[in-house]
Amino acid sequence: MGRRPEHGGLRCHSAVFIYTLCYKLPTRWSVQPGDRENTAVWFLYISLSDPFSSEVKPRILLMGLRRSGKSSIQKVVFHKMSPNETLFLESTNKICREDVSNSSFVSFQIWDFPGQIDFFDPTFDYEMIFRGTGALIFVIDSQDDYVEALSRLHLTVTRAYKVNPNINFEVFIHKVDGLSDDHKIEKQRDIHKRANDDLVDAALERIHLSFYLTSIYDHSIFEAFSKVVQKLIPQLPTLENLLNIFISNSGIEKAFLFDVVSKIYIATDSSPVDMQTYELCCDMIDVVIDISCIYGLTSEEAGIPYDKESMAIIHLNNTTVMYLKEVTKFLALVCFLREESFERKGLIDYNFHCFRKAIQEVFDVRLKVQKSRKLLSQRRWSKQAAANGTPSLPC
Ligand SMILES: Nc1nc2c(ncn2[C@@H]2O[C@H](COP(=O)(O)OP(=O)(O)OP(=O)(O)O)[C@@H](O)[C@H]2O)c(=O)[nH]1
Repeated sequence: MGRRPEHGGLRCHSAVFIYTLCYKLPTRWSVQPGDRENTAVWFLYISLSDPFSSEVKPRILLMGLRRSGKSSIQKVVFHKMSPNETLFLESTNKICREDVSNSSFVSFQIWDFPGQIDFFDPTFDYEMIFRGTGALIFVIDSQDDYVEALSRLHLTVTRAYKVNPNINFEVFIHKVDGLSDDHKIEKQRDIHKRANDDLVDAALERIHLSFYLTSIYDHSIFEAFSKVVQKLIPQLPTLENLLNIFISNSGIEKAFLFDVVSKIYIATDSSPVDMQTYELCCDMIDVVIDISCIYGLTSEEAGIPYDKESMAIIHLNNTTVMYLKEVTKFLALVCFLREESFERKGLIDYNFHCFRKAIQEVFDVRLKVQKSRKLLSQRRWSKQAAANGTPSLPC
């Protein structure tokens, strides 16, 4: 089994892989007339232009100056591109939209913007874009001079806030892999101060900016994205609560609920997250997915060798056990616990069973809400159609 030096000589002396997984990478789409021959794109186009579409997917915008690393972030997090391959990415020259719907909880659109957006260009309808936005990620290249980036950040944030004050503003101080730890902190402090000073000068101090130090060359980008996505999950407090109850009754030290495709953790218990623990979870998911892809699925049509008992166990050499269990098709629970606690595996499994059931109930409530919204919009549509004398759309 591969050993990563940064984990201090981690030794996995026993691993069980009965885990099988079927996962889909997000479908890239961009609503261009020429693209409609592409079935996947066409399908998404239809589903998003569906007037009865009950689900309003939160929109995450990736903005920033040219070459700041926006497309690389999207490719590494959602397309499993290796960081080195991003060196060959071409500059983005139109807005690229992508639908990420791995599970009922992780469901949003990512809009990757070309470097220089001209807010004064009449063809750029920024009001429409910001109105449906949940989070705006502004990427600043920390290895470059960031004076221009800061003024762009200010312009973008103030414009967006005027249109939609509910947007979460997230600033990624990116490419920090080239900086020493001291330098990173210094940069973050400086950028934080200047950005907030600009807002105070404009009497807009009520705008809250969150800052993250990120790099595609380590797990920091996944962690930052996890936090951005978590803010868009309305069920987050419920999920955290369920995790707290689960770990306190099972002798578990830490538990994460992961979206296995993107390695974004959508919830964790309320104890603090330590970066190394998070990295270990990501590595475990990678191993499980790799093994599953190679040995788990033979072909798409052959059905899914998918088992509710699917799981993975790794005993670390420091008397800690990592325990991964499938929660839903796209969600996995990864736990850390002491070997002594793992002796009560029966209890853990029973509690896990209750936890999974509770998660299912949260899903079901969400589905019910979506259904009733859909019904409501269907009725409204029919009423409008009747008033206009146009035939109503089929259900
Ligand atoms: N060192 C380092 N380089 C990075 C990182 N992220 C991206 N890059 C590099 O930055 C360069 C520009 O990346 P892109 O993703 O194309 O930047 P962009 O913001 O999408 O650029 P435009 O499409 O022109 O707006 C590439 O050569 C990437 O390899 C990072 O975390 N660290």
